[in-house]
Amino acid sequence: MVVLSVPAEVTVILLDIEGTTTPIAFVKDILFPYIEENVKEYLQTHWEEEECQQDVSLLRKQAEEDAHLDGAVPIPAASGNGVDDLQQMIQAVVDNVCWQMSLDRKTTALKQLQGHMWRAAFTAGRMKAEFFADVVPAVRKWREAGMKVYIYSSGSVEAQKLLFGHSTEGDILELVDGHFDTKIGCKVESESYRKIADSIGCSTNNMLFLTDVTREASAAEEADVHVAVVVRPGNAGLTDDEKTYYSLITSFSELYLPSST
Ligand SMILES: CSCCC(=O)C(=O)COP(=O)(O)O
Ligand SMILES: [Mg+2]
Repeated sequence: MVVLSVPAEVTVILLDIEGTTTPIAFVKDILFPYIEENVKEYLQTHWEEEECQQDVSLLRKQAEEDAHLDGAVPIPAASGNGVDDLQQMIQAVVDNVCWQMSLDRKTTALKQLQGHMWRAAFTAGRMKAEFFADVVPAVRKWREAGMKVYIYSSGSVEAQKLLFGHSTEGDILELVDGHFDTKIGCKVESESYRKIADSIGCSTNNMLFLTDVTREASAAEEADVHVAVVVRPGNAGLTDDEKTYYSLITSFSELYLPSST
């Protein structure tokens, strides 16, 4: 088995979710279709609720910023003029969400609504999150060795907690010391990793970030974070240069902590 030694200065392991702890297929074949199939009904049912109105406001703000993009779908401001107006507004939000999802965009606005929509499915037990088999045993071992384990995903913190709280491995939320999402910044910007280190109270070189996306690995590395690229079934392929440049692991069990037995 390949073994990757974790540098002695690392005290925090920061984990991506999709393609790292969890199969991309679970996200693309289960989580995302749930949104596309249910968003219209969800908006119709929850429209009057404060949380739903906040989600729509954030999506509208995002739509304004996106106006210059090819194929962008605007969301009109509410005029409060009757049922037809409301139905048109809901349809615009649905179209905007589906457009953003067709591009796999990671906007905070989209991720916030998705998290709220998944809540009902997870808490009712209709959905359980999948984790690769090596994830839970490895995380337990790291924590026993004194490591802190944090999550940094484009999925909202609320969605992350749903996944860890309702998984095929049971409720594994207690295995995580904290969560970060795009509210701290984009995963492809190095400043986000500096902010995460600040928030945890460590230096960036005390962190090891595991991700499947080399643009994220590159941004983290620019901030002096240690990185390893995770190669999982179904992940996007890497170029020969990327394979040579990055430390690669195919399972969390390949990480060797000098402090552990
Ligand atoms: C709580 S993660 C749900 C999946 C998701 O929406 C997503 O964008 C995953 O992105 P990641 O940064 O974990 O690759
Ligand atoms: Mg990922």
